[in-house]
Amino acid sequence: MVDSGMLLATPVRSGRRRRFRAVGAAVRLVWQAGRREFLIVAGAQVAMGFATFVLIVQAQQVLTKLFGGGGAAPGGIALNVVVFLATNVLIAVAQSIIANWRTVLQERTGIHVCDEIIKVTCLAELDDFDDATFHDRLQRVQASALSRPAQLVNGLVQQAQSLIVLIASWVALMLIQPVLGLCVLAVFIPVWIGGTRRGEHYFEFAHETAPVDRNRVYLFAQLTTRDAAKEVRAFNLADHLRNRWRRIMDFRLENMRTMLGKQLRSSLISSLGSNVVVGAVAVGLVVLYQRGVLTVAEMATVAGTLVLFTQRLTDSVMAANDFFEAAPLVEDLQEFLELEPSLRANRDGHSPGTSFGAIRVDDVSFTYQGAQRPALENVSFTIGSGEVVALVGENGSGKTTLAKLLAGLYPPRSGSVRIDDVDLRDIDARQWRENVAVLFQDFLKYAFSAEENIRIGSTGKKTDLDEVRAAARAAGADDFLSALPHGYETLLSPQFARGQDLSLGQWQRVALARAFYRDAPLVILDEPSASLDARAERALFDSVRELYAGRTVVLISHRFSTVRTADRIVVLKDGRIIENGTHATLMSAGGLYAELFTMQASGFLDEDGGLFAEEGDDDVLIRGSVTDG
Ligand SMILES: Nc1ncnc2c1ncn2[C@@H]1O[C@H](COP(=O)(O)OP(=O)(O)OP(=O)(O)O)[C@@H](O)[C@H]1O
Repeated sequence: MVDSGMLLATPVRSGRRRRFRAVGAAVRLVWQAGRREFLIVAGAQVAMGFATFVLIVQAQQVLTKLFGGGGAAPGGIALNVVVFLATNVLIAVAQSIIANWRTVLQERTGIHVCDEIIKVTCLAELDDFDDATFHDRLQRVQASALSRPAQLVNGLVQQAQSLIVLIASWVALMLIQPVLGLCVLAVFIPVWIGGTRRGEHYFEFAHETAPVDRNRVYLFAQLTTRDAAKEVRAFNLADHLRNRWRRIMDFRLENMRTMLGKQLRSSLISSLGSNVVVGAVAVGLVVLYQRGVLTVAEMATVAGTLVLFTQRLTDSVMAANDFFEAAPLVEDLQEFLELEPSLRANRDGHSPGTSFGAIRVDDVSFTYQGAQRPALENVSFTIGSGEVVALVGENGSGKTTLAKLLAGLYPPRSGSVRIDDVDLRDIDARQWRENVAVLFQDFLKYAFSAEENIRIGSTGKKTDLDEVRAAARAAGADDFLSALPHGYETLLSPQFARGQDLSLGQWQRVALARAFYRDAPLVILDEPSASLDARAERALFDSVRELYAGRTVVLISHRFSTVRTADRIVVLKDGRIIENGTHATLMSAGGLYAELFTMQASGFLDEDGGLFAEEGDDDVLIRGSVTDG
């Protein structure tokens, strides 16, 4: 059975008007993507339609001159033949132009679609990524963006081409024999209706299976990408995940079978209907000929045109199918782009200075979207410029959330974060972030060179390698980066040729170097030493003050030995501040901080309250109370 969550399908919105809107939106999309290419292709198509009309008229004239009685002199048909051949050449040229420029138009549409997605995604804040609507729309549009633009352009171009030729041949037919022209229209009805029904069935299928498809793509990635490979193997998850993937595929296959059955029925009805009409028109042709209404030449022309007409009709139907398969892209994209105005609204605001006197967190509460309980509740405290403030507390107490609010990544739901009395909501979020250097617990490991991995901390800064190395040195990364096969130019990813991976602790030092490299007055370090060895951790905290002299540092750490030197320690519990003071005052207060500190320190103490020491160790056995400030 497929998980019920996976089967939550977006309701299928059907209706003819909706499909017409999709055509209009698709034309607009392709037009925006490449006006020049669009005009060239459209021009070539119109030329082709006109040429088809000329071709039919010329054919009819030649046939009339040859078989219309009296016989034609060879010179009489020479001009027709020349025009006929020239028109054929024109058609061939137009077809080549369409084929060439269609490829460019497909490429341009793909770029345009991706660019629009990136544009909107870049405007989105972290809060938006937690929003199910945003996430859902983003996932859908991402899935379509890869393959659908080419199909969409193909469907539209092919459709336009077929329709133009259809109209041209129909006008020619009407000129030759209006009654037959009208009868031929009758072929159009069953073929078109049956054919477009096929496309609609696919459209519905694609919508119904879209959410399941996202899960399919997700599971496939877990089974095939390097990031997941380690855990999937360590937990022997491959079979479990593969079975889940198979169940989704079976579900999809089942739906596809149903859809194909519906398509088959539509096709049968359509071809049966069209054959009946074509047969009736053929009988009509013979009757008109016998009654002397049509000449042999006219009959031959009409028969030829009819063949061309039905061929193009079939092409048109196939193109409609292609289009309807790709049409969800247009809807997905439209829905996603509709989010842009609300995202853009988050961005306006004052420009902050390049320094500040104090940050005031005033009665701030924050609940994540969809969460049952607040991550922060009525939090108030002040950080003075140049202070080193540590945030401590147990897992889930709200430390990282508070750091994200300080960095302007989330706005508080109530209360305010004030920078020198200006509410952070009124400050341009992008510009405020220029003032902040953050090292997250789950920092990114860019598959770039070592140098770029550090430079990315401040892309606007134009400095020589020395400054990059200085940041690396401060983070204790210079030695191992210099020793890499290509030094700082070494690509830090084994997934690329000549790339190399680092250990987690080494990566953490690179990420630290990135934060050092950024000249920001506020530095937020969320568990910066989680993967550092004891010596590196010690060196980091011994040098924090020196490195960040004059800057404000917010430090989150579970290692109490590292936070005790902070100017102030803020203790969080269940989203609330329960203690706030220096190490000494908190220890003597005997609250949660003192309890956690003592608990951690006791791991290093022997029964007598002294630090464990190996026998023969030269170090002095340190004795004394761990609660000393
Ligand atoms: N994106 C999110 N959506 C919903 N809830 C979240 C999200 N991120 C965190 N939370 C919840 O908010 C609460 C606070 O999380 P936060 O990450 O701030 O804790 P923390 O103190 O940094 O924990 P840790 O020490 O484990 O890093 C937790 O209950 C967590 O489950």
